[in-house]
Amino acid sequence: MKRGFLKTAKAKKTEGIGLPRVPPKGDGSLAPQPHIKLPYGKLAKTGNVASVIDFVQPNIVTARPIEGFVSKKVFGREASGDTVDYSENTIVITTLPRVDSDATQDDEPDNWTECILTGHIKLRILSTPGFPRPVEKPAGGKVNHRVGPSPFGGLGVFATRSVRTGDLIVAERPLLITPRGFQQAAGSGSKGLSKEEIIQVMSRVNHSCSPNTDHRFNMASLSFELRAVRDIKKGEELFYSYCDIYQTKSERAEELAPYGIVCVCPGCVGATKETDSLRSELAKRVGKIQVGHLVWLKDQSRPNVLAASLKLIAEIEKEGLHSAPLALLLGIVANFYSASGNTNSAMKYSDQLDNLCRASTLGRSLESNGLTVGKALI
Ligand SMILES: C[S@@+](CC[C@H](N)C(=O)[O-])C[C@H]1O[C@@H](n2cnc3c(N)ncnc32)[C@H](O)[C@@H]1O
Repeated sequence: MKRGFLKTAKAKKTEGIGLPRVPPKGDGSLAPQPHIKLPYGKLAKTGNVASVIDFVQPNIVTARPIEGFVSKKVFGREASGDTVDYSENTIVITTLPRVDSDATQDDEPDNWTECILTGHIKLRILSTPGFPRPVEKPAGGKVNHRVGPSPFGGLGVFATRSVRTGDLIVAERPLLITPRGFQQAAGSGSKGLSKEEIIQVMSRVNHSCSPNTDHRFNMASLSFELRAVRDIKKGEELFYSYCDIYQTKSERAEELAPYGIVCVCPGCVGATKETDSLRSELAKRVGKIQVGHLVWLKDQSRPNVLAASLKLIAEIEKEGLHSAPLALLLGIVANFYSASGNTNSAMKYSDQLDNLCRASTLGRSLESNGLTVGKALI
């Protein structure tokens, strides 16, 4: 893995920050990259350009003017010891988690991230409970993914084993992340990674409007985690969505145009008036079912919403929309069966809900507190 590219002549020449190109091998997979340590710089105050040194770690590089990333209005200042109380605008360039200055990837298999961040984000990271937690590994220490040529063009990421809903496929620390990258990562929904982070495997995941994975940023381990949102077979290409999938085909096309994507995923190729309305009207339909369910819970002589929920679940699964609306419906069905005394069916749907939630922020934050969504409902 290349390190120190910020200071290479090549990086200087590129617009913004980019990884040096490593040509793919004949089969399209990534060639092994030599390890280069990030050089350590001394504070250099260059005119009105941010230049900050961070003595929390000895191996902090100096901030240098980086076109497009560092505001020329920002002034850096020296900090010492465990300082984290930088002013809001101070840009710090640092390596997280702390690693020895001569560490190699053999010493630190979880790797580390060169961070360009503001003082308050650094404080937030350092005070995240458990930081720096080890990067989570897929079950059994197995490798669940490979990078290779994709029928969608360029490279893509593929499952090397069958994985179940909620399973971790890969987790990795970005090589580099910027302040905007941190902001996006912290609030990460289902949108794609941006140019604000450089990440080896996950930036090879192609887009689909019916994605089979989702990714989240785990601040405690400073890593992106890619999880299955449905069962995935060995050999299937992995996709997440770069756009809001609850829109019509033409609305999605508009959102994808800046990525240069004319989407040919099954959800776009097979789009009809019905699938367009399923996606764009889904929130309304689920909301109506939720209200009906609450009414039934209060007065069970009223019509129940089981049939409508199961029908909508089938439509959603057929269209490949494995996300929040599906989770809500699974919860409603589990809750209905539980209130009706049908424990087996309640357990079946609450298990499905828990697995889906393992791939989502809500589920994972509950999980870290020893809770699961589905079981809480029944
Ligand atoms: C994050 S990269 C994904 C990996 C990329 N295929 C590669 O070879 O590095 C995003 C780029 O991949 C291509 N891409 C991703 N999903 C696509 C899709 N569904 N259809 C066509 N091109 C796609 C687009 O060129 C897009 O800008």
